[in-house]
Amino acid sequence: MSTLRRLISFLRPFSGQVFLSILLSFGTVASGVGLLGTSAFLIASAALRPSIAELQVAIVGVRFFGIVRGLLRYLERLVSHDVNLRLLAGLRVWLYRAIEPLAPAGLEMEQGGDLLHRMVGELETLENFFVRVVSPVLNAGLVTLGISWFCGRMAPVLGWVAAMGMFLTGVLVPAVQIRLSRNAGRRWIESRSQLNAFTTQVVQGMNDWIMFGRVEKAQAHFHRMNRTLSQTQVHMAKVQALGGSAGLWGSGLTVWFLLLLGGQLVLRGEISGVDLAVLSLMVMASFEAVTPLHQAAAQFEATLQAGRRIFEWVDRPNEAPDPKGAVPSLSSPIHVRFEGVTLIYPGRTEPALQDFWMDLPSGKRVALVGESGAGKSTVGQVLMRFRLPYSGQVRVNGWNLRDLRGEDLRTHLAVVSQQTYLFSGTLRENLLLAVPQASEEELLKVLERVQLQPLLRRLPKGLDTWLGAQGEMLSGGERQRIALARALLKPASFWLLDEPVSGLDAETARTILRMLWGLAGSRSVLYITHFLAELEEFDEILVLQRGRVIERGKHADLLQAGGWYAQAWQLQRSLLDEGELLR
Ligand SMILES: Nc1ncnc2c1ncn2[C@@H]1O[C@H](COP(=O)(O)OP(=O)(O)OP(=O)(O)O)[C@@H](O)[C@H]1O
Repeated sequence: MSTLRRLISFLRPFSGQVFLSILLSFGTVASGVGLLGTSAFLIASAALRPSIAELQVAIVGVRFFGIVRGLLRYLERLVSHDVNLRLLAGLRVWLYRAIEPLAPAGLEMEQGGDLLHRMVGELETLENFFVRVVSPVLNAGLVTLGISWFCGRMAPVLGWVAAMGMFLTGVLVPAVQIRLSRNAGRRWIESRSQLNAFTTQVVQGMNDWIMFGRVEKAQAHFHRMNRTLSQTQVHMAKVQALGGSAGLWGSGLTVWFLLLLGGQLVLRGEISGVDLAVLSLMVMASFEAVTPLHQAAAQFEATLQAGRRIFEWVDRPNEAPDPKGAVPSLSSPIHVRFEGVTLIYPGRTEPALQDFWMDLPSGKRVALVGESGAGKSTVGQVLMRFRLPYSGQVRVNGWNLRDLRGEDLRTHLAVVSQQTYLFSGTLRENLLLAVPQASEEELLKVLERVQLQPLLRRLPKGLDTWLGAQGEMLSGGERQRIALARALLKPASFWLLDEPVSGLDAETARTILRMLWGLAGSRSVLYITHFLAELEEFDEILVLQRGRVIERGKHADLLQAGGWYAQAWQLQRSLLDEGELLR
């Protein structure tokens, strides 16, 4: 129920329009009822051959209800769809705002396709929440009360028949329907989500699927998933069709009972035959408000499922929540100090970092090296404030990291990571991501600094050339250089470089690193790497092993100490061209 309550709370900002829309829905059905009622009166009375004057009011009534009904229906659609679109827009903004602070730590367990699907698919399911669920239910309630009261005024027993008929058709039939489609609704949402996630994965990793000859397996899996989805849809459609026909039976039986009991009242002279004709047709018309409830029932379960999945996702604890209230403002350049930091990832028992100390005043260059899984990138995660220390603290310009807002801190950082993400856009758009207001001149200058002029000359439309999905029309080295260009464009005093040359051949890697150190100027640098080259000029090198610093010092000191660094350096040296590449 709390899911339903939360969903309904999204309608609160539009309560005026919601009220108006329900009033218009009620008015539309009421005029339909009026139209059939006056028509019935006209036909039944005409059979008794009255004077034309006696029928005048009914004739005007028929015209009036006929015109008003169309008008009200139009207005009702206008208002209810307006509410729906506003609701959808509000939900989208709300969802984005809710998940953005969770990124990246809170979202890494999500499959990419699932994440995208929830953003799009579940919200689309919720889109119909007002028009198909809330509005019909409230309208049916109002119409049932109205028509039962009207019939009850003529003869209480007829009021009860109308009320019972509409209640059973409007509540019992949908309740059975919800029961029958409960599992199917859940299965439908789940299998749709799995299918979407799988499709995204296959499309993204198409090259690998083809390379490993797995395309047929993927197709077979895709067909299986599709079949499950279709089966659930067929089941839901059957239940819905059953609901539709039960609704028709409900309306037919109610009118039949009404005629049966009303006929006796006519025979006893308690009501006239004309009254009975009018009431029967009015009740029949009132079912217009009740029969759509079987669709509402079908939608209801899917809506609840979609709502549940979205809420369960956004309700995850935020691992690095921003502080509430006033936050200290950071001035550039920044001075970062890790003081005895320990970090344990959720679900892990072993700490990824243990009692980690590092001082990075403005202009200092520190390299973090160590074998895979040693905890190097974790230091970067903490520095970007994506995760907070379990114990110990990080100070930035003397402020505790916990008291700073992540976004404020990150404006001082330029980050180049091993996975450079290029958007499916032009070279210009990809560069402007760093500084949207950068001028053409600045863009050309930065491309020159990262030695990308040959690429620029080659591109048919220069800066406005489309780079393909995720920059697939570029080589790895070119992509890394674009990432460096972005970092250079950003007026940040601190560079966080996490394996910026991974995946490149040693020669290109060295060229890029030399270029980087030449361009770094007075910036502070935290360089995370496996590649033990071009580290001679670093102020400090920290060697991490299982989250602990086991060696620290300058390149020459560490070589002399003959520990892990010296051995790893020697090994890499012998592996790479007998010392040619690692001087
Ligand atoms: N999101 C996560 N959840 C749980 N454990 C994690 C997570 N990220 C990293 N770890 C674990 O924390 C430890 C340190 O990982 P980290 O990525 O910092 O190592 P690394 O030195 O950067 O490794 P590499 O050089 O391979 O990138 C590893 O044991 C890793 O399995």
